[in-house]
Amino acid sequence: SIPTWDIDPYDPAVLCDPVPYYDALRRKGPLVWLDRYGIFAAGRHPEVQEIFSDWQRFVSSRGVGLTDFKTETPWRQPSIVLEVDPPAHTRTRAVLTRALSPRAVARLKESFQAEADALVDRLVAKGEFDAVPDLAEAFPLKVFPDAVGIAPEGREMLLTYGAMVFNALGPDNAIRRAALAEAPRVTAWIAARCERAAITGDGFAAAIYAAADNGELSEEECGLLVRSLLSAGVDTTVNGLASAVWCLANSPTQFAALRADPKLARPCFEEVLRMTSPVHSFCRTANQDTEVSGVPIPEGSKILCVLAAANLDPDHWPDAARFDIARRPVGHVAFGTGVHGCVGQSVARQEAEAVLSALARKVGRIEPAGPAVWRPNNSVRGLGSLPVRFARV
Ligand code: HEM
Ligand SMILES: CC(C)Cc1ccc(C(=O)O)cc1
Repeated sequence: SIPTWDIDPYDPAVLCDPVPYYDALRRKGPLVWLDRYGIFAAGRHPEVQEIFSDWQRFVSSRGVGLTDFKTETPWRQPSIVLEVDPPAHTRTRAVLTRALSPRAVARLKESFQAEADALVDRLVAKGEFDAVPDLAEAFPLKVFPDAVGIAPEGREMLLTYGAMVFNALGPDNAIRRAALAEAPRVTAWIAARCERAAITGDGFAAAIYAAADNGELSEEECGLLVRSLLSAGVDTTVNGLASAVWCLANSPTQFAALRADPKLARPCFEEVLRMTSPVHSFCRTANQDTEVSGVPIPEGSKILCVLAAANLDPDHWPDAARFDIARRPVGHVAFGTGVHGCVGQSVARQEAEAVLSALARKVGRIEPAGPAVWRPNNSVRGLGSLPVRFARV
């Protein structure tokens, strides 16, 4: 029989301290029936890998949250890349892959590094501060709108919209309702930013709109792809950077290893992603009766894929609970995997490399200066506050 569990993974207490839930979920079986929501949950690496790799049996077009688009109305116009399956997905994904290519992102390396160095210099001078607003939010909000090509005014709205998008993937709970209460105001602001007339410079948005000029996509489709960048491209990196400082503040020996070799900035970020999974979980929907690891899955079932649990699976990673920047965590699923694997991962890595290498070169020690406070969100794992002290080299 299928293991059944009455846990509420969306309970704020579980969202803020999820590791015991992850460990219990993996122990209970490859797939566990969560009867509170009437969904399956997968917490082990092999099943998460299998489900994300098989887009034919496990579709995104019925929504990647708990809402089944086949029977319920989405809160916003579905994404034309995240919430579609091949072949529709193939067309829109090709435009984003081109716009966000490693080569397009490499052009931003110098400007990202200059911004990170200047920001870290200011924070070292300050000495003590909250790394969430002053570093993790400040850096992406400074560099990402410019990289996309949208005006800098009102950029904190991007944080509100990102939290809304990620909370909307959860169940109809208090967090989701509070987030969606602001939907009319925020979605109007975002839509205005995505208009071609509002695009500045020759960044990612201009590269997307070029697809309207060559007839690949309609102008409206291009606007929706810019919306995708604003939806996924801020809250994720903000939480990734905050978690990086949290990991390094809690592991002085790992920070010392990074200082000894600042080129470890990139592998360090991969290990931060494996340990903390900024996007902790979201869904697929079975579009036929099927089975995974011997567990029958009826057509229409929602499967919550808990990336964060898979990334801590001790059967896949030796000493999985240890933060080890020399680990080289190839195969982590923090960026997903398969046809929908994160198309913005080069941007995320470039931002993180800039910040972590600046810390490695300019900060002697990172010390906690108060309690870390986690901010509950239905799909992302993020800190609300992280008081730290940066000691000079
Ligand atoms: C640490 C930072 C990030 C993390 C952890 C992350 C995580 C993810 C994950 C897990 C997926 C897969 C979703 C699925 O399979 O349903 C994804 C897809 C996506 N990400 Fe990221 N992401 C990050 C940064 C970014 C950035 C900076 C951008 C934009 C520049 C971005 C844009 C996207 C888009 C558009 C998709 C949908 C791709 C598709 O469906 O084909 N992400 N991301
Ligand atoms: C982890 C994913 C759910 C992040 C994400 C959110 C939104 C979009 C979009 O296309 O709006 C794409 C990716």
